[in-house]
Amino acid sequence: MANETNFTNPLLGLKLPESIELPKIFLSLFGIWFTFNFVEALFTRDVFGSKAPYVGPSVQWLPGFVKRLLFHANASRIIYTGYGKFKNSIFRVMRNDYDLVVLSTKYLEELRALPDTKVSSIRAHIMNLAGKYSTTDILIESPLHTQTLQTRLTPNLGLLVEPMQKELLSTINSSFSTITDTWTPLAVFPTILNGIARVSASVFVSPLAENAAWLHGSVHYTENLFLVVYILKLIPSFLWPFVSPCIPAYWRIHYYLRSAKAMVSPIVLERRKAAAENPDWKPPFDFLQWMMEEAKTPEEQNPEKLAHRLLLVSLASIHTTTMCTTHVLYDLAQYPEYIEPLRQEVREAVESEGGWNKQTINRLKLMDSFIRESQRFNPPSLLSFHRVVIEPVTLADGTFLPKNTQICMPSGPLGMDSTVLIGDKPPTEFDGYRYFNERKKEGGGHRHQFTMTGKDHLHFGAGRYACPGRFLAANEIKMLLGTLLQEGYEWKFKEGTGRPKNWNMEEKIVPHTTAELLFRKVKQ
Ligand code: HEM
Repeated sequence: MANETNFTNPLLGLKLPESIELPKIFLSLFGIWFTFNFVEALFTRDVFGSKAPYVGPSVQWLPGFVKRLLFHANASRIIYTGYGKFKNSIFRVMRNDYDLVVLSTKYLEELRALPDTKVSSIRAHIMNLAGKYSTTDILIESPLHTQTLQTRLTPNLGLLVEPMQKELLSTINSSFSTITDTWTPLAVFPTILNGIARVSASVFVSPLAENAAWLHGSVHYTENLFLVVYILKLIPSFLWPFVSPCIPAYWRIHYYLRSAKAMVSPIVLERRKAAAENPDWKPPFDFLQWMMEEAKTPEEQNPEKLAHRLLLVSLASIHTTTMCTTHVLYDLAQYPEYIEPLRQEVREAVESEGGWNKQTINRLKLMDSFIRESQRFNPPSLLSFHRVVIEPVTLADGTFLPKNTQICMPSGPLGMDSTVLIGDKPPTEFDGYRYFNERKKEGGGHRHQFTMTGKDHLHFGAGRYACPGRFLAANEIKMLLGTLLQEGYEWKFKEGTGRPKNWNMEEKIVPHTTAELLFRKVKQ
């Protein structure tokens, strides 16, 4: 029987039972530390995988889960440090859910050429979005929506400009209805989010463009989904089946999915009926119709699955485009000297084209340059081109990538590297004319456009699976900003404040979502 006499801890003045001796405490702590590392090694991904040098907190004995949590808070510093040391080779960081192997862009061409059976973009999306726990596992079934974006939506963007601009003007008129000629506060992110959600719905599923339930669901499905993914990434994946049903947002995702199916399925069935019964029926000009026409297998043609894909396209598009536009508005408030030249550019383009069309947008070269510069300073993520290695790969220089490794490229640091960045000004200097000036040079025509991907510009990924919606995003951002300028809006920070701070979540960068700026409308 344990000795029941007590002694007093001289440091804390606490009475501890004599039976708890220091060696036992150390043994217990070691036990906890060992168990965490062991469980983590069993259940977290690629702990044993790649031989790439690890970059992160250098304290060797720290348990992996602590290193992962520290990445959560210090991702930017860790990624920039890794880039500084290994920008021409390869390094590994320990994110909460998976280890990521960050590769130099010198491997880009080689990796782009590999077939999907070797490295997969879809697998990376599913891995990063917690797959079936966030309803994103449908991505594995087929690339229907991606192909439809590439082959039907993008070629038709020119014809969409006019209706999109009308929709934008009407949403701006209602969202900015409180703005007069005196400075009035307005929260930027939610206002832009509402506008982009409406214009996106008019392109994706025209009958629901002004349906409040659809608009609410298309925005809140995404927000709840990312909340679930965020929470799950904090815990080992073997706990996901048990923990996910305890998260209220998990049930909200399912609710929005069910309600999207209930709204979209009747539209699909009605359209099929109309097409079958009326030879003169004119198919609506929207993304849903194009997906219906491109769907080949019964699974792809299933109305509920089409609804699910519409939500996933909304997920890929609405917040990404809103974040980029919000950054642009914040940057214009920080560098107001660009407002008048941009307004001038918009006026000239609209005037010479007699309104908004594809050519009007093509003329907005300074705006294109400003948006790209804003994205360089505020990228959606510091890492891009995520791929999962399906079969072991040995690259030409002998670098070995084991099966199941998640690879990616340092898109953020590349934009701040003076040996990569073009232009006359140093990387740390914001220059809205940077790409505008480069495009004027010999051979610079299209190379430095916002939507052009390349070794120096990976914010839309690269290769076959580069963002298929980037051309739509660019048009939406330019039309929204252009319409604001055309209508005579001005904006600035509130007295005594500066650019609202970005939020860093692991490698992701999000603009401040609640900050208010002051707006006014000047007479034109
Ligand atoms: C500024 C806004 C946007 C940004 C920054 C952005 C960024 C990205 C990035 C980095 C990828 C991964 C590419 C890769 O791994 O190579 C991606 C994929 C994707 N994006 Fe975008 N995106 C934006 C807007 C949009 C829009 C408007 C749509 C839809 C109309 C869209 C649809 C998609 C889809 C479907 C994929 C997955 C492609 C696949 O792997 O099958 N995105 N996006």
